Amino acid sequence: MKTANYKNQYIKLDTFARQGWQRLYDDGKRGLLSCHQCGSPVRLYLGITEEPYFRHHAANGTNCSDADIIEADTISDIQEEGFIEHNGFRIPKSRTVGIKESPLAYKGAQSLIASRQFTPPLSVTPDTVNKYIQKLSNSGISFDRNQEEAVISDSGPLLILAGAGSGKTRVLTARTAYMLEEKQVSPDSLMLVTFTAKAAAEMKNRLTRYPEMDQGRVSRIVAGTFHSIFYRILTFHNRGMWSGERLLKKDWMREQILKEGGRELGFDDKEFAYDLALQQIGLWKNSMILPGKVKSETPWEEKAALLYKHYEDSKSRQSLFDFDDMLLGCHRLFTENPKLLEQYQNRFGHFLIDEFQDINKVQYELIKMLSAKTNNVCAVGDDDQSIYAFRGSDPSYLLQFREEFKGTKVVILDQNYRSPHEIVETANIIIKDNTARHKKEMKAGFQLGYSPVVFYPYDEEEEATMIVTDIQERIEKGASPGDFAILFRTNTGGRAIFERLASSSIPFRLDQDSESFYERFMVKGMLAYFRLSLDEDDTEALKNIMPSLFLKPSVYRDVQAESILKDCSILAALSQVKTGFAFQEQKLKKLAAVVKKLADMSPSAAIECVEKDLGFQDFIKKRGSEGNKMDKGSDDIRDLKVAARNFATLSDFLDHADHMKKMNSEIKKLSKAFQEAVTLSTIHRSKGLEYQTVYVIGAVEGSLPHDFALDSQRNGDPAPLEEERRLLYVAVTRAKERLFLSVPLNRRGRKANVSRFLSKLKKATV
Ligand SMILES: Nc1ncnc2c1ncn2[C@@H]1O[C@H](COP(=O)(O)OP(=O)(O)OP(=O)(O)O)[C@@H](O)[C@H]1O
Repeated sequence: MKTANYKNQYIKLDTFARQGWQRLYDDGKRGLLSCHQCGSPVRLYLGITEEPYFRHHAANGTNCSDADIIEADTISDIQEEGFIEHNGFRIPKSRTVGIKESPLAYKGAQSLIASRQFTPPLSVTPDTVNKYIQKLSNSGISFDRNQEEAVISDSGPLLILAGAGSGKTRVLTARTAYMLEEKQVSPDSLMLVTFTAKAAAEMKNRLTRYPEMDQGRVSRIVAGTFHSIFYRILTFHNRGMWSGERLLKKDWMREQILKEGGRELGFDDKEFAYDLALQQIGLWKNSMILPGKVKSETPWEEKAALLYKHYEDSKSRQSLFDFDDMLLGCHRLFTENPKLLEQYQNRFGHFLIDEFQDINKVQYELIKMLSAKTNNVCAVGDDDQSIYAFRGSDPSYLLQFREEFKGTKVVILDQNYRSPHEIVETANIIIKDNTARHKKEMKAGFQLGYSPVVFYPYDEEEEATMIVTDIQERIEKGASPGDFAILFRTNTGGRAIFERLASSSIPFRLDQDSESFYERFMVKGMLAYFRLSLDEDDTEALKNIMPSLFLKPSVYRDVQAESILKDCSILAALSQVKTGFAFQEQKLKKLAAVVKKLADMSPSAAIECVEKDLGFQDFIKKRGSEGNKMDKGSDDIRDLKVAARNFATLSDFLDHADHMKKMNSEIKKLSKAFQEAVTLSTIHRSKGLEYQTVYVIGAVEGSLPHDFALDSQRNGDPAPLEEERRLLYVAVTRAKERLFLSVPLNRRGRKANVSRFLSKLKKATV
């Protein structure tokens, strides 16, 4: 049905302005749409698999001849008895709630004593090898020819170039088992390095299920992340200096030191992107660029470099350390103590390293040092999945492995066991255009007949609605929430989808470090004007508008004092406060009247007004892109405008913003407990994981590839653009069955262009 009554008017969907569809959808949920035939309520369907149309709700029991019925609008409608309420959320009853957190591993320091001497592996006959492979096969662990070669290859440098879904984990685990079982390698001499602690635990767990493998032997393998392994070495040699109490565990602890430095150096607390400075410092440290050796390329980097120096000095004064220091500290320990290094070289005879494409300089140097005597390094990686350059990861270590480790044997795993042909082909086409890579083409082992779908929502809001509708439909047909992942380029890219999911009853989980969009600096600053217009005594709002008025922090106290002395509101006092600058005082005098006017405007009009009449545009121009190349403040205001369109009054919009802030922290708390939930994640965080159905949102220029990569390319550096392509490749290869790529026609209120990465895909669109 393509027609309906809307606010007492007859409307046709085909002629109704497209940008208003999301509004129709929301108003339908509020009961403002009705059937033009029978008068009962209808709603707008906005999904992926069918064209939009108006449909009746089953609860209305309509006999209307024009009826398309919504059988169940939410999963809770059909599975009511299967859920329990928890803090306002529905969690499926059968799921257990509980998490095991793995503490930083320094307990077992003794197990890393350097002095143990490793014994060379036994040589084995082809017959023994065949028997072993057969034994594994009998236990249900089978291999293709290349995988088998990777498992049984002799000692010496081995490079396993493994495509996505090609069974890296299976091969690494089996190779470890083979070395222990058949080659009689001592578990103490094996170092198995994984990207996450979870991956190491999973591999050890799988090992225990191998024939004749006992728990005791498996637990003696030195397995973990680079950080956990090298930290154990450090604590063994100097427990006092590296005691856990001295570790700056949390970002906020490190940021606090940076902010102290910032204050000493005269940076503004609110405006400098300390989180990014922290990231930048990490990159320098992982690349072994010490303070004083930084070559800054931008004024922002200059500031970050000053902070870096201050940060390092402050840490050593207080005898504190951070995670990056664990690796640098170990490197220093070995460099300064060649004898100790030699003991460790004698101790570790074999290195197995997963995700080698994301290794950074200090990690690489450590492995080179430790393996110098034997060269027994087995590196497993996929250069097409290297996505951590911003942290100092460098795929060239993988690409140059053969030159660095003489006599390297290379095995290529190109059979994808995870995804059907349709998805594997899509991934191949996408990644082919990268130039800095080992040429390889993945092959799929099966076909499902579902082509990846490219769909074209009007904007971010409609994109979110269509995806959530699609998930609801699939859950109604028997899928489980855990089957789905919605992936986006940067944290702010998930705003609309978060909001739509938060107002549905679908359980979903969120990255722990994703802050609420409404907590972002520029957004908070803009909303503070709205708050002040509704409550002229809102001191928190006063604090938050001060940066955009370029007022010094001390003015805050002056305004409060003025308000008490003159017995007037904070807003009135702000208008009269003396700042010592005639131009600024003039501006403030006009401010109160404009702020008062905002209260009667729609949120969209109010944003325009603050931008134009209160100088917020100047603020955005000056500070909107400061320091933050991924999520710019200026873009945040564009996103805010898109969100604002859904609300008629400031108070509704502010209520929504406050509600979303609460939901963000609530969902993060619950995320750990949910066993079965839709995953909402950045692409980075999805690495190594797999889902039945994957939605990649914002496949448009500026988002994926990100603007900063496009800028770099214009300035002659194509490397970031290649990393963006790898990001899409990682996202696409997470899908086990179905893949949806969303290309919104508009993004941030402007016309958007389809991502260049999709240009060679055959069109399968809706
Ligand atoms: N020889 C095989 N036969 C059948 N299934 C296999 C085989 N090898 C691997 N698999 C299965 O393929 C899937 C992908 O394997 P795995 O997760 O180890 O891939 P990966 O290379 O680590 O992927 P990615 O790098 O994309 O995260 C798993 O479900 C695994 O059990």
